[in-house]
Amino acid sequence: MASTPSPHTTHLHSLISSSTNHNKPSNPSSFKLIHSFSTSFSSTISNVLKTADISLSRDLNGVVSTPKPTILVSEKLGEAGLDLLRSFADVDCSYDLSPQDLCAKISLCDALIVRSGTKVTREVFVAAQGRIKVVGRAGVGIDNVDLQAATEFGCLVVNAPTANTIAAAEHGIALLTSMARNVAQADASMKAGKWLRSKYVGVSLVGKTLAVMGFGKVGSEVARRAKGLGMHVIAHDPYAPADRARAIGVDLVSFEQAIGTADFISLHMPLTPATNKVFNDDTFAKMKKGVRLINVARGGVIDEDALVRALDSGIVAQAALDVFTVEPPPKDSKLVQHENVTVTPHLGASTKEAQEGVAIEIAEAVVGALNGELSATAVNAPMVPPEVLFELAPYVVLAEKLGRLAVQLVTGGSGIQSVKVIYKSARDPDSLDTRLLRAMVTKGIIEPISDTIINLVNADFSAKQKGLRISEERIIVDSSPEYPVESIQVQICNVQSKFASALLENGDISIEGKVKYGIPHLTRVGPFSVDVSLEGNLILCKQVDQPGMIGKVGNILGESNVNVSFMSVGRTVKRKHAIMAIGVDEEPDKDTQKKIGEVSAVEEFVFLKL
Ligand SMILES: NC(=O)C1=CN([C@@H]2O[C@H](COP(=O)(O)OP(=O)(O)OC[C@H]3O[C@@H](n4cnc5c(N)ncnc54)[C@H](O)[C@@H]3O)[C@@H](O)[C@H]2O)C=CC1
Ligand SMILES: O=C(O)C(=O)COP(=O)(O)O
Repeated sequence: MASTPSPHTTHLHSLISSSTNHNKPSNPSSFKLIHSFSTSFSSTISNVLKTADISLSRDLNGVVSTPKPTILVSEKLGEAGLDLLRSFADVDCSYDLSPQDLCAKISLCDALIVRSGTKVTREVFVAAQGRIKVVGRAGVGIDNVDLQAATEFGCLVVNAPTANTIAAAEHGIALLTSMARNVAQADASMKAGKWLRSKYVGVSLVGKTLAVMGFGKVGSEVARRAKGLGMHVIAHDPYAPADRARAIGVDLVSFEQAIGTADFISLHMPLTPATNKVFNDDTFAKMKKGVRLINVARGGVIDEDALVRALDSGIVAQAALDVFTVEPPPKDSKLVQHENVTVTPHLGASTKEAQEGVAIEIAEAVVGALNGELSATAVNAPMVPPEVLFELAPYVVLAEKLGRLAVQLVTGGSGIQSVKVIYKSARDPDSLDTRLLRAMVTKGIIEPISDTIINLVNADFSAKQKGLRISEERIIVDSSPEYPVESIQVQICNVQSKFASALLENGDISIEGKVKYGIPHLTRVGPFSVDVSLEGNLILCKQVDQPGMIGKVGNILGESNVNVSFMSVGRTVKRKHAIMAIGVDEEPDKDTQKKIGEVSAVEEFVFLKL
């Protein structure tokens, strides 16, 4: 019999640093039902991805190698980022691709890096035929990426949210000050040979009220700088913490109050369905006459036709715009041509420093994601901070294996509709993040019965699509909270099992596992306690509890050269029935399986692939 197996090597394990964490036994009698909830979460950031499916190739000497992934960069990216990408992948810099050309190329790429100019539509994901694993947005706004489609296709989307904040804020201030003093118009007129001193009398900023709409990273930096210019700054942001505003000396106010009292309004919110054309005829009508507007956020938050009307009527005295609904805007755009409008071609993030910064930030995120690592900047996957992930790493493997095992116990043709995952833990429910574990149970259940690749990005979506309800329960146990999870139990409800001993009294298939010394173990099958390392393959065998059974089955396997790696026997009542869980390295052939079935005291058995 082989000794204790080596650390697990599933792709998931390679995604997350391995840990030597192990559980201590606990007192099951002190379990208390704490919390029950069903699948649905929306917060996004971190990710566990399936590693890119990069097939192996051989060189002329027959040495097997993994080909480099291919990364398509469809817009100009800083050299430092490109260097980083090139050290890891084949990098195809193809700028100004038409939508058709992008679709034609994408199925050859493992990752795509874009800025704001590339529309990553559903068609792109369809054309990728499952190859693309990551879309990296070298900047903040991800409104040019179809996140829903990315999620459905299990493609991670990451952005570079911090490196261009200062650049965007500085550009906002540049637009604010140059607009107030007509710098662009005066410059153009001088270059046209004029000297118009009285035409370009400006307005002062000191003492004026600036409303910052969207008090996030850029908005708060704009506010800080405007305070330095002596402006009175107010802000509107339904989600911003008041203490952050207070710390900068900014009052958070309602939308109406902000737009109704401001002399200058600077836009810094993302483009979402809720902010789309939020500045329109109605809202312009509520503004102070002669207000000045700055937009370095997204063109789509303004109804541009309404802005032209507001400029013509004098409600808006001036506007300074870096972003447009359609980029580039049509050459005859009334807005761009308006004499009271200052425009720049989406230059907010365009400083050398910001471009180098976002390039490095996105290159690191994309390379990390292709390596299967977590990304702190994922926008369509739940956030699991790296330290939590590190701690959960062995449980992630356990969760997937339990799912994979449980689904194989279901009789073919029984539709699985409801799965319950029960976590026993000494931790307070609020300090145990189970989203990753749930995703991995889902992966284990769905992947063997479908052609969908499941990862943290699409696990919930895929479960929903397949009509599978994954509910979770947490049970608090009286043991050390040092370890995040004591055990994970997977129950498949209302199905028939090909191994009746895995059924609980209520008819649900139930298996439970623990992590011991960093290795996932199966510890319970239906009502039977077992203890077998979840590696290789598994034979579950129910027999009459009598001497000699281990030897009989072991001999049959040995004769067929099937190596037993682990073995455990569990029973409910002495000398009645027992379950033998046998870990095997090889799959026993049909004849061997038949022989096991023919051992007189064996009542049922099943072979399971892990
Ligand atoms: N012009 C350019 O080159 C650049 C443009 N941007 C754009 O600037 C915007 C802000 O970027 P960051 O500050 O980095 O993002 P952020 O996420 O840090 O801040 C956005 C803020 O908007 C708030 N918000 C959301 N909905 C809102 C609503 N209905 N009303 C008011 N506030 C709302 C959020 O709570 C958040 O605090 C984004 O649209 C981004 O794409 C960012 C960098 C460069
Ligand atoms: O980061 C953002 O949201 C920006 O708008 C910057 O866009 P860009 O990368 O310069 O096309």
